[in-house]
Amino acid sequence: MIMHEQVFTVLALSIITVVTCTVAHKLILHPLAKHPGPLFSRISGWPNWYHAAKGDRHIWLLRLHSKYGSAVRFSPDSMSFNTLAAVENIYTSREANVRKGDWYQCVKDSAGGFESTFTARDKVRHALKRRILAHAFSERALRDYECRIKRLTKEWLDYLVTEGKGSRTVDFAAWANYIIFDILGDLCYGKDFGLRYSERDRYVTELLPRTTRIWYMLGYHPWTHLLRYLLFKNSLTNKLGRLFVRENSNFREFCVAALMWRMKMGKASDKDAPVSQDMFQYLLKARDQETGEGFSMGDLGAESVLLMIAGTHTTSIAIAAIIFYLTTHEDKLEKVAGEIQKEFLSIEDMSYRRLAALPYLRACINEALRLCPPTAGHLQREALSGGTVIDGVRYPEGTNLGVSAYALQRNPHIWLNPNQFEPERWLQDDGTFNQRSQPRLIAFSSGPLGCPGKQLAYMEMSFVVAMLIYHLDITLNRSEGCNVDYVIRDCYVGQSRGPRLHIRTRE
Ligand code: HEM
Repeated sequence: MIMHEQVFTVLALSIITVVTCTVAHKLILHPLAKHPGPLFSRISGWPNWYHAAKGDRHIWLLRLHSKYGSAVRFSPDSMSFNTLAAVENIYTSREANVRKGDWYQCVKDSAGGFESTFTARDKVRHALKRRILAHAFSERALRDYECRIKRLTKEWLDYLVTEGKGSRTVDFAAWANYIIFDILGDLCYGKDFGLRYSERDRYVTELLPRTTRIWYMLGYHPWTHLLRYLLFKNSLTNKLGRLFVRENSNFREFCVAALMWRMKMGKASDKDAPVSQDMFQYLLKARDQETGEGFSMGDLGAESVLLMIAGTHTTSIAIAAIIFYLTTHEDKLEKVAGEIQKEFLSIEDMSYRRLAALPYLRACINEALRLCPPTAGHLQREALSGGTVIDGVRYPEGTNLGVSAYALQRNPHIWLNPNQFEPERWLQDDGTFNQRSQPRLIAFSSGPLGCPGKQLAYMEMSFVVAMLIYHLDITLNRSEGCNVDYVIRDCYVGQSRGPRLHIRTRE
């Protein structure tokens, strides 16, 4: 009995000593010890994981910045910044001594180890993949995409009203997803997913946020390396892993099936007319000019998943947010509708060149992206050997660094009335668009790892919003209650519902 008590005492004392030493190290000796942040977050990764799992990490980071200032230690090895200089130091500058953080490795592990442009953490490999991908976003490619976006949006509008026989109430977030998935299906693979007129494959829009949520929960887990080893690398336990990432696999299967379909169609048409200029037309043929390398089959599958994730929910959330803020601010809706109706005689008359030149439309798009950036969270970068300097302070190798677009774009030191929807802030006194304010919008990130689909996204947002407002009378269904903000759940790419809209064809 005495023996048992002794063992217990020794065990308890050992645990207390280890915990005390760990806490003391994280609070006193750790290289980030002097930086402010909540006590529990400075000693443990659990608060970060909790908010990532809950989907409100962007809101949490904004709260932390208002309490602790522009540089916050929100996890033992992680810093969040809230200044434009930090954006330049971490993302924009080509000299930034950082690479994508370990979270991106988790995304790669959960995809069977296949690497996409998005998960390539090595700078040289990333640059190589990125050069190949750039063909799909060239000016020439965008010119070709324009008339297809316009045609599909017109069809979508017709289904939107005819399914309700002229007037009805809809969850607009769902309908924004249908058109954006259909556009991406056509632009990526030349394939009609048919979500705008058929319920059959609409389930895929729900699979995507579940997939990215798994990445969030796993990649930010304090025991992420152990879990990843057990779920993906250990042959005894990886059956469990496959079960855990089942939705991830289902989404992957959808994207890979679309790619296989595209490759089959490409072969069938080789001898006859060329298939349409879709993104995979570029990716299948492209060779890097310097190395002569193209994508392998595994890489193509990973690229297919990347394009579907990066190019769908991001754009549809942005469109739903624009429509939310316009319908909750009827005077602004009237103003933008007036601008569009004055410029165009009909929907057929619309071109992107003229849409992009409408200052108020562009201001409304930017203002919604400011209040509700679709990738709202902290895009993790890791300091490389020698560390990196941010806002004049050096952070050691291995520190995770980043800026949350949501927190920065609501920072009261940068924006006047940061929580108000005020498209006018993007305009100059003479009503023209103020180009100089554009760099303060970081919804697309910036620099060598920033979004290559930005111009395409603006094209889609402009056509869908302008054609919708031109063709239909839209009002908010206030009977179901109405928020003042468009709230998204942050699971890397956001997830949202609503606004609930009442729609009818314009007289
Ligand atoms: C409003 C719409 C969009 C927003 C707000 C957005 C935002 C972003 C952001 C913030 C990143 C950087 C992610 C990171 O560092 O982790 C990114 C990357 C990326 N985006 Fe977009 N995006 C949008 C639309 C699109 C579209 C339409 C496409 C094309 C189909 C696209 C393709 C990509 C790709 C391929 C990457 C990965 C780039 C790389 O890792 O080098 N995006 N996007």
